[in-house]
Amino acid sequence: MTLVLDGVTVGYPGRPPRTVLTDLNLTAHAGQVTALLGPNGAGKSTLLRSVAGLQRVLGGAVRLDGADVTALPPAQRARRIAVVLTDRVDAGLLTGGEVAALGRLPHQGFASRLSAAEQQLIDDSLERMGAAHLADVRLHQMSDGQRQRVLIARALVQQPSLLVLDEPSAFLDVAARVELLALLAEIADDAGITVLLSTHDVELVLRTSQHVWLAAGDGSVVDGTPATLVASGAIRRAFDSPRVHFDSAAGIFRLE
Ligand SMILES: Nc1ncnc2c1ncn2[C@@H]1O[C@H](COP(=O)(O)OP(=O)(O)OP(=O)(O)O)[C@@H](O)[C@H]1O
Repeated sequence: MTLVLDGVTVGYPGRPPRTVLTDLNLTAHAGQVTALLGPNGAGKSTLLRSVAGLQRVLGGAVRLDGADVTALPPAQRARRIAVVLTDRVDAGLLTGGEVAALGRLPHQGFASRLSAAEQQLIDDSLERMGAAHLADVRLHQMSDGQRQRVLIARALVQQPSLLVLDEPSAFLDVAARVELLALLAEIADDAGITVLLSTHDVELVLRTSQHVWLAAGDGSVVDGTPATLVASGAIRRAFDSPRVHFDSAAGIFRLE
């Protein structure tokens, strides 16, 4: 399903409200990964939480195939949108398999038993995330990276139309980061879902992603392909610091 932001302003209510990103008009397409980049504090997490319906937008509308996400009843929203946040999860005593199974909850309610097809989906999702061996391991006994794989498996078990991930590669080693981006692109393509993720892996995204939203650090978000954002100087303007410069020709950051 296509995700459309129509004049969206995000931030925090209060007196006065704290506006973080203003009047965003953006699209993320089904079957693709859209990578949200931006420096620290640019508003990536705020935007992802708002898109997922976890916090109210201050203005405008977030639409998933035309339906206003913020107006969806929570149960319907949970069936359509899966969210993987970096926050610590309080599910320490559950095993990897049990956590992944939680992805079926929006579809069935607590009382139902898992069907054979659902159990297969859970096993397949853990396998796909390289976490099959964690099915019987309790969450609190896992490393951060292992826990992250299980949480993404849970999101896949949910079979969402929109998958939102806040820094999914934060705890992963370098090979696993590259693999994760490729895997998410494959999943988006296979299942026709819209994947929106934030990451600080700028160079990796610029080499591998099709579509980028760039939170520029000034309250705006520009979108485009890596090539257009590099050519326009938007990447350099967003990330350059007095000592670090983005080398557009090489596609890497250099320390001066
Ligand atoms: N609960 C809150 N109330 C008020 N302001 C907040 C709240 N949470 C975050 N902010 C502010 O919103 C702005 C954007 O924060 P956000 O966490 O969305 O940025 P980010 O791009 O995800 O940053 P990072 O890359 O460091 O994770 C920051 O100025 C932050 O201080």
